[in-house]
Amino acid sequence: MRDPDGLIARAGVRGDPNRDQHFLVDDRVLDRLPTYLEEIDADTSHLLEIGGGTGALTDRLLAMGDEGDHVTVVERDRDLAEFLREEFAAEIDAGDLTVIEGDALEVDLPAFTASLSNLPYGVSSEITFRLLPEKRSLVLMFQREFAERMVAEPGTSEYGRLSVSTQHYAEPEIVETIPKEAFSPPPAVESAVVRLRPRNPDYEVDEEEFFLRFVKALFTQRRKTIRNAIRNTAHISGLEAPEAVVDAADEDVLRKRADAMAPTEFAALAKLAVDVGEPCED
Ligand SMILES: C[S@@+](CC[C@H](N)C(=O)[O-])C[C@H]1O[C@@H](n2cnc3c(N)ncnc32)[C@H](O)[C@@H]1O
Repeated sequence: MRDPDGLIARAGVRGDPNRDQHFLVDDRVLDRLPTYLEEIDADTSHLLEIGGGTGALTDRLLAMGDEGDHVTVVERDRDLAEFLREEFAAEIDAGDLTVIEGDALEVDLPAFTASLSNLPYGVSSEITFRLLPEKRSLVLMFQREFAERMVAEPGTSEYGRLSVSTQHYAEPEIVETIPKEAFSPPPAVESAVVRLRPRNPDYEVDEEEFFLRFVKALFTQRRKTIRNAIRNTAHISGLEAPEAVVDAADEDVLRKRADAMAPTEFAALAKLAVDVGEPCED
């Protein structure tokens, strides 16, 4: 395996925290990351890495592959993308690796089967919600506090819109927390690795876009009852007839607060809102 410090030296760069550049330099962490996909027998025939940096993780991903498998890495920084193309020239020539230079929020993503990435934290939420609808196994690194909100259960202070929308697409679990010293330069806060296994929710949501917008709206008033939150947030949820939803919903639900509502309860309420609340198109 390539030595992470050697890669940084060859690239001749220092990670720039203002550009979300914190390179993994702890070999033990780098060695463990692929095992989180292997443990669940994920399909690793086309691995996607967002934010390749100097390639320490890219190298591990290439080592996971069998004959014919492929790795695609997306890197926004022009110098780092150039370095990756030079460092991994043999793998690119052999057809095992593609380097896409560009912003992971904008480039066309390939038909990947799983992703393992140490995400740029400034855009980790946007990238995650680009990947989740693809319903693939994901092992992603986040700021620890963000990871804890993703996996939070109803009734806890961390539970919120992020928990419901994440758990709508996947079963998330924190598989490891990582100290700052594992990175160069060290980030300001601790990190956590989250494994996300795609799931079909045990509830039905006919209109996914409305569901996510409705959840977002209700959590803007997390200290209010659902009754008042439905009434006060029609400008966000887009409900033309919020009062009809209040009239049709169960009193038990209306008395709750958003942070006590399980995803299933949100889904049932969203379905009712679609049926009677006249949600507008966008
Ligand atoms: C936290 S570093 C991880 C680097 C490397 N994978 C590692 O673990 O050492 C994140 C990388 O994402 C890149 N990056 C930042 N914003 C990006 C974006 N919007 N799209 C693609 N890459 C981005 C940074 O240049 C940096 O190399």
